[in-house]
Amino acid sequence: MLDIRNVTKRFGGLTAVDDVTLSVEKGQILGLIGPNGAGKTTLFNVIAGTFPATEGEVQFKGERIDGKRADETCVMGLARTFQIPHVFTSMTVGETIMIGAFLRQRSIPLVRKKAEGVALAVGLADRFDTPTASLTTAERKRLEVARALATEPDMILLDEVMAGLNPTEVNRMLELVSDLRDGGVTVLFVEHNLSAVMKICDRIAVLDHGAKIADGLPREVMDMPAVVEAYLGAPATPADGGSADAAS
Ligand SMILES: Nc1ncnc2c1ncn2[C@@H]1O[C@H](COP(=O)(O)OP(=O)(O)OP(=O)(O)O)[C@@H](O)[C@H]1O
Repeated sequence: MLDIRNVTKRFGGLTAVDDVTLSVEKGQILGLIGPNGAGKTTLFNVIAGTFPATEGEVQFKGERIDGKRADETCVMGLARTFQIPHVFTSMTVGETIMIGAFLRQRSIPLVRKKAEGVALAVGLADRFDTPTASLTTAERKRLEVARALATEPDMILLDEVMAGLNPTEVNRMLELVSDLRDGGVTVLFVEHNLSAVMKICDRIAVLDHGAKIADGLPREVMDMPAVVEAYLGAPATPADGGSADAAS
């Protein structure tokens, strides 16, 4: 579904993404994780068309999308959410979802019907006529997913949809993401919340200093020494003045 081939992104002298190759298969949930500054958001933005890669290419459904605008890739079936929800506070939940639905449909009654269905799917049906300004953080995150879903994507890119949610809200969001996959939507999800990632991802890819250091099944990846080291730092050695023996 999505093929990232040897993508490098430099900002001046800084290599934010370093020769990353990664594929997401149809129907999978792939979690993209890594410590702060690892390059996750930069790679996400290259895929989503926010800015071009310096080198390499990105293909979606067999067609090159690097260099295409976000609205063009959205028409092709690749939707995204934003880390900080982009909501127009003067609009209602229903109107915001309808913006997404207008991508495929011009008839207002049909667009409204579509938006109502999506609101129901994300648990916002009872907030349909509520101004977005009065939503909670968790509701705004679900609204972000709803607006993307209303574009009828084959694949959705989720940017830290768990950030700022409490454990109950995280569980609701996890159910929603699983439902997306069960509904046939492929998911790439950039996330800081590792336990959430472990629960629902079919595969995990790990970035560190811009490079991909691991890619595989969640349990396998989290046990890899390179991944443990990227998150926790290298184990202390006697030469550091510490001890390599955890028991001492
Ligand atoms: N527009 C930019 N201009 C210059 N440097 C940038 C820009 N965007 C990101 N960077 C740098 O690229 C590196 C990777 O940043 P990025 O935000 O992609 O990492 P991240 O893994 O998403 O981090 P976090 O988890 O903290 O959000 C960092 O060193 C960052 O400072």
